[in-house]
Amino acid sequence: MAESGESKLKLYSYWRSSCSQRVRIALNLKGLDYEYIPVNLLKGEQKNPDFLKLNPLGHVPALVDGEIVIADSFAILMYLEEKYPQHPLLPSDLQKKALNHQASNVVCSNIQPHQNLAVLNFIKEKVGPDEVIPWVQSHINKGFAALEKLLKDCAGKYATGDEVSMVCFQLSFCFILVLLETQTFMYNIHFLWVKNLDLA
Ligand SMILES: N[C@@H](CCC(=O)N[C@@H](CS)C(=O)NCC(=O)O)C(=O)O
Repeated sequence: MAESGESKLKLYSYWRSSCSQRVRIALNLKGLDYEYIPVNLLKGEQKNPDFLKLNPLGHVPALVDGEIVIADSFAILMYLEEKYPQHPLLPSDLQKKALNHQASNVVCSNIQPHQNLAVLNFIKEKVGPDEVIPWVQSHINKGFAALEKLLKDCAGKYATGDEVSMVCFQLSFCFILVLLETQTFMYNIHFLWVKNLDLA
C-alpha cells in the first residue's frame, strides 16, 4: 500500500540477513508494498560504490522512501512505525514498550554484530579458523542469557505478551545462531510474511 502521489518504498536486502528480515516482517505486517532490491552479501555487493552511497558502512538493510534514505533496521522500524501506524510494532503499555526497546537493542548491539560476515572473516584471518565459533559463541551466549532473564516473566504467545511486537522480529535471527550451533531459546518466534526471498 503506497500512499497516493508517493513513490514506492525500496528495500535493499539480502535473503539471509537477519536485520533485513526484521524490516521485511514489519513491512508485510503493516501491509506496505515495496520494491525489493537484492544485495548479495556473499558476492560482496554491499561494497559496491552505489550501495555505499546509501550506507557507508556497507550493511543491509537500507530503505529508500523518496528522498529519505535510512540504513539501519532499528531506525527503519521506528520510521515505519511513525509513518504507518497501522498494525503497531510496539505495545501501548509503557513498560512493555521500554522492554521491547531494551531487548531489541540487546539483539542489535550485543548479539547480531558478533555474527556479521565482516567480523567472522576478520577473526578467521587474524586469529584463526578454529577460533571463529568459540569467539562468537561466547559473546552471543552472553546476550541470549541476558535476554532470557529479561523476557522470562512477560513472555506469552510472543516475546513480550500475546501480541506480535518488535522484539519478535529482532529474534528472527535465531536460525543463523542454530547454524553456528550456539545456545538458542525460542519465545514462539514466528517468521511472519517474509516474502520476496532472493535465493541467488
Ligand atoms: N545495525 C545494523 C546492522 C546491519 C548489519 O550488520 N547487516 C549485515 C547483515 S544482517 C550486513 O550487511 N553485513 C555485511 C557484511 O558483514 O559485510 C542494522 O540493524 O541494520
